[in-house]
Order: sequence, then structure tokens, then C-alpha cells
Amino acid sequence: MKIRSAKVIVTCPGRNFVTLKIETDEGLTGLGDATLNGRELAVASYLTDHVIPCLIGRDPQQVEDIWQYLYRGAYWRGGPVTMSAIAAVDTALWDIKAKAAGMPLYQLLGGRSRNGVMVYGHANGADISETVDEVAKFLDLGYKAVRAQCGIPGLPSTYGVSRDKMFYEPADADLPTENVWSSEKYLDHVPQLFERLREKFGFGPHLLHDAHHRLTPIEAARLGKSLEPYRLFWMEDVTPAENQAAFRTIRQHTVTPIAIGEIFNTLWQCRTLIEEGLIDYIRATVVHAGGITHLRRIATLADIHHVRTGCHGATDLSPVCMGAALHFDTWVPNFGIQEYMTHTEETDAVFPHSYWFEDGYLHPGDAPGHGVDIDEELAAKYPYSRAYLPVNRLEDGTMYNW
Ligand SMILES: O=C(O)C(=O)C[C@H](O)[C@H](O)CO
Ligand SMILES: [Mg+2]
Repeated sequence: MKIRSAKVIVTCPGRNFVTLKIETDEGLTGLGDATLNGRELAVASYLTDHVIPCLIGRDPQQVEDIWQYLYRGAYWRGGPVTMSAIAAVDTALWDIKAKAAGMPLYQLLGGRSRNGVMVYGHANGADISETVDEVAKFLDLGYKAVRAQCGIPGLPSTYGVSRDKMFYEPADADLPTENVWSSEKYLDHVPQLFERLREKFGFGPHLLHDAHHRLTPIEAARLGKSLEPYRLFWMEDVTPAENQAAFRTIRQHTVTPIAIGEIFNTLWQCRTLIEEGLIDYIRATVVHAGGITHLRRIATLADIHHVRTGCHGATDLSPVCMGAALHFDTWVPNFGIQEYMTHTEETDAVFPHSYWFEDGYLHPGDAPGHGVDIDEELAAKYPYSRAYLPVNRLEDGTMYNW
């Protein structure tokens, strides 16, 4: 079997998605997600200008060899652009391999380890009361786990809070929106939210929270301590992770479980965190961490150290990534949870898929491959539209982490 052609499809059915489509000389096709929110065209160019010419004529069955060829062969290793491009190729090749075998991808990975993939949805509100109402809606839909974010008094906008309720789309303008942040105001308010949620819903549902890289290690430790009575499933991205050693401080102070990794691209960014037992959940996912081939290695290292998976699954990860992630989640032994924000109807129409939600769980379906396709004619009706993630400043104007 040989790769006959490959192309990049950029489409914007409500938000931008970059998809790689690979075709073989035997008529099989595979799809991979290459979407990098706010930097989409950099990955599209990396694929079109630098990767696709090297793929033509190769045997698509050599998934591992092609991964190594693209990773080692570039000389410049790692980084979100490179690793999203490699992920797209890798996902498309696993799709082709599973289709050639006539199997759903999870069978090829090692088979089913669970009956369904537990997911968490995103509830958000302008204030605590509205967030409580939104959590109730998710529980009514059958969700077993809900992430809760709410507005902070004194801050005009807060990460994770939007007018849209079933999904959150932060890439909201053709130049970055400027937000204002105060860790002091945030740290005082968040425990009150979780106190109310536990009063209202008890300890049955899993509750999660994302601090989105905004705290210092000692502030993160304080957050973890203050949330202990409410027994969160996890607190996420409490501090930026360039300095992995900083997590030792957090760990010494709190037993609130820690999740991190949605912006990680390689095993090397997770290594200290996993090997030293500084985290509980690793959030790396298919599209930003080098595809199934590399994510599998991260998960295997994590398993040895009692760290479970919790793949990123925001709306900027396309249905192609979600489909692939669900096969991975169905197989991976040390599965924890999968993030799930529903896509818009327009997006679902562009990417017909075999996965479905029922009673708090997603199911990948049994179609051969990863089960996600693209309607190219429909995709062409939604041209690329530049959109950036916001930036953040402290109240005195200092540039900060968004
Ligand atoms: O879903 C999450 O946990 C996020 O933090 C979402 C990110 O802000 C989003 O994917 C950025 O593109
Ligand atoms: Mg997050």
C-alpha cells in the first residue's frame, strides 16, 4: 500500500478547524485533526509545505516509522505546530490501518477496557446561583461529572464564563480581546462556589475546576487546600508548567487532585510531573501531543506512576480528534475521564461521526477506523476566519497568563 495523495482542509463552521486527509493507492482514506487554536494556518502550512511532500509514496502501514521520520527527521523537535502536524499524520494513518483491518480503532489498540467513556461537561454562569443552575442542567442530562466555572465579583470577565452554555468558545475576535485578572479576587470566591454546589448536589457528582494557568505555586496550594472539603475530582492547570519542579510546592500542601497537560506536546513536558508523582491526571490529547502513537507512550509512563488520563476535549479540538480520543479512551488501561464540550450543529454536519453520548458516557461506535468523516463540499462553504484567544492583564496593566 502507498500514500497517493494528502491535502489539508481548512474550514470554519462556527470556528476554525484544520484537517489532514490522506489517500492511499488502494482507495482508503484517513483523517487527522491539526487544529491549533489561534495559530491554525501555521500548522496548515507546516503540513502542506513541509510534511506532505515527504509522505507521497510511503507505506501508510508503517505508522511508527513515519512518526519517527517526521519527529527525528525534522531536526527541530517538539513544539505545538510540529507536534500538531505530526499528530494529524499519525491519526490519519491509524484511521487507514483500522479501516484496512475492518476494525474500529480501539480494537487495533488492544481492545475494549470499559463499556463507555465517562465525560465531563462545562457548566458556567455569571455568578454562583447561575452556575448552580447550569450544573443542575448537566446533571439532568445524565452527566456524572461537571466542570464548574463562575464570574468573579469585581472582574468584568472570567475564563470559562460565556453566554453560550453547552460550549465555551474563547477565540472570540479577529484580534486578541484583552481581559483583566486578579488572583486575590478569584481565590476568595471559588471556594464559595464549591460550597454551594456540594450543599445543593451532595457528593455524588464529580466536580472539576480549571484555574487556566493563573496562579503561583503557593496560591495554587492555597486553592487546593481551600477546596479540600468539597472533594473535587481535580483542579486543573493551577500554575503554568514550564517549571515542573514548582508542582512540588503544591503537592506538599494539598490533597486536592491535580490535572495538567492540555498544552503539552511531548512526553518530556510531563516526565518530571509523572515520575515524581506530582500530578494525578495527564490532560495531553491526540491532536496536540503527537497523535495516538505518542499519547500512548505518555499514558504508559503515567500508568506506572498511578497517573490517569483526562484528555483535553474543548470545542477547538475537532470531531476528528474527539473520535480518535474516544477510541484511545476506550482502550487505555489507566483512563480517568474525557473532557467533552458539544460542537455546534454546523460543525457536526461538516464532520459526520459515529460517536454518541448517553447517560454521562461517550461511545466511539464500531465503524472501521476512528469513525469520523468530513463533508468536503460543506466544509468549503465555511472559509477560514481569523480568530484569536484572548490575552490577560493584571488590574495594574501588567501582561499576565490567559
Ligand atoms: O477545556 C479546557 O480545559 C480549556 O482550558 C480550554 C482552552 O482554553 C482552549 O482549548 C484553548 O484553545
Ligand atoms: Mg483547561
